[in-house]
Amino acid sequence: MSSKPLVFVTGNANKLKEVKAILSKGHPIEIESRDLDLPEIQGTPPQIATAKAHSASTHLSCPTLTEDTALCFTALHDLPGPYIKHFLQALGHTGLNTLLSGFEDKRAYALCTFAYCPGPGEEVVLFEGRTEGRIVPARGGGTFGWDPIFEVEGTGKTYAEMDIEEKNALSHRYKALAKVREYLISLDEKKKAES
Ligand SMILES: O=P(O)(O)OP(=O)(O)OP(=O)(O)OC[C@H]1O[C@@H](n2cnc3c(O)ncnc32)[C@H](O)[C@@H]1O
Ligand SMILES: [Mg+2]
Repeated sequence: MSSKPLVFVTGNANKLKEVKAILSKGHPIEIESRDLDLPEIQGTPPQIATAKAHSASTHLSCPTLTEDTALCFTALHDLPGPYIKHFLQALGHTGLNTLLSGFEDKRAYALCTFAYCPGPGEEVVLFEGRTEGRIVPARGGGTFGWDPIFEVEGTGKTYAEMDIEEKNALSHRYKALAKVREYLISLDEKKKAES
């Protein structure tokens, strides 16, 4: 691992909780966290994630990990996508369902993009995880974002109806973090071999 600690930068406490829980299992990965409200550009999920990671590393002058989550509706050609936060704030769970009321196709997927930036101005590496599902009227008692309206394919349950272990074993975030973990382990091994 780099001599400077890796800092996960997010303003979202629920994301941080899930990331910590997922990384606590298996090969230990040490990260610190910082609650910073970073600017988010408009663009595709990879463009948004890359810009956010650069901004985080420039702010903190250290290796950073940032994460962007998109919720993509098939009938709407993947919108709201990376703008889901604003759609959720403006429309709520009911309004997000209403967006699809004119369509039979309720399919959606959750996309997580982690971005690793080794330091200010350095090249960013992206890791994606995707979980398929569909948009349903809210079910389950969760308090995290759109969890109650996203029913995961093949489970019959929304994220909000799952306990945290169950969500963290199949979520978009879990799948992306598995790739992050693999990358950080290989980086660590490379550094050890070089020293
Ligand atoms: O500081 P950052 O990490 O950007 O935190 P954020 O809350 O702004 O997060 P995003 O920009 O990635 O926006 C994603 C939106 O989707 C929500 N969200 C992210 N992951 C989720 C999950 O696993 N389940 C439900 N809602 C989620 C989150 O609360 C936001 O409203
Ligand atoms: Mg954000």
